[in-house]
Amino acid sequence: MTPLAVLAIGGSDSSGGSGLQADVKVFAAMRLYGATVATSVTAQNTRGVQDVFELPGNVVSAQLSAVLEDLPIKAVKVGMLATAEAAAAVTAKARAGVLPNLVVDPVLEAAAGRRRGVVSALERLLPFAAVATPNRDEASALVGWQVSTPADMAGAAAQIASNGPKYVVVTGGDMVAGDEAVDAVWTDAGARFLRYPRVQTRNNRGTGCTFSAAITSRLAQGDDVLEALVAAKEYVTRSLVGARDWDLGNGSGPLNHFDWPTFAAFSA
Ligand SMILES: Nc1ncnc2c1ncn2[C@@H]1O[C@H](COP(=O)(O)OP(=O)(O)OP(=O)(O)O)[C@@H](O)[C@H]1O
Ligand SMILES: Cc1ncc(COP(=O)(O)O)c(N)n1
Repeated sequence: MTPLAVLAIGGSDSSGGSGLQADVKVFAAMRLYGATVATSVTAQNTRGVQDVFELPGNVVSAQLSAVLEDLPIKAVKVGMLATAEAAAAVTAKARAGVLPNLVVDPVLEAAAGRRRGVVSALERLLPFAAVATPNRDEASALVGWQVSTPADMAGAAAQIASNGPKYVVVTGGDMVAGDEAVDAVWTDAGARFLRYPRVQTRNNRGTGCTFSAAITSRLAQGDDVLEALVAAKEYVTRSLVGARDWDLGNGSGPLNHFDWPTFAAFSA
């Protein structure tokens, strides 16, 4: 049977744990056909991002046109945009109505000096998103104040939603306190929290990419947004559990994207 097709727009991660490489692994794990549009090429490994090589806006536009004119894309995920020009190229397609089920995962980790420009460009893209998934740091950059507690996360999600996306998830993967990994969700019916067990592991590279790519996959498969969020939370947790004993690299190692049916998110 012909698989459903989905698209990831973002940066290449040379170590394969996050970015476009993680996205394509998630799509494959979900039995989807994944296309990619690269906005940048990063030199990185499990210890961190060493360099980001940005692709010109016209190169991003050309890839977008090539994919969208030909493949029947059902859902689109946006990760690292790297430059305001790349963001503008994506926004132009969103405005033209050719990016269905758009999930925006703002990645600012490696935006460095260009952060302000990228944030402004992201603000222009967000109104077209069905779901946005900033972490606490990215949410802080978008709302202009420090997002710390779960209550802050819910407040920030509401504020970001007022700029367009119907659903906003502020993820709390980096909150070390407690035995839960808590995310705040703003829905059109108000705030709620996704609470799953925190997995004790150093292998947490690409959690944000994996979570947002899983949401995108489930939207392509016809889930409504809340169903997709819960399924993605379950998937990222299982992928973390599945890689707990892996020994790849000296820093934050990658997740196990493929054995999720074997691992439970909640241990008995
Ligand atoms: N150790 C962990 N145990 C369980 N869940 C986790 C863990 N770390 C992250 N998560 C979950 O992974 C998902 C991604 O969140 P996280 O805050 O890690 O994203 P991020 O990588 O910082 O995001 P971004 O791609 O936006 O920069 C969330 O559902 C979060 O709760
Ligand atoms: C090219 C690229 N895209 C995204 C991320 C963030 O990854 P995550 O926040 O999921 O750990 C990254 N490190 N590199």
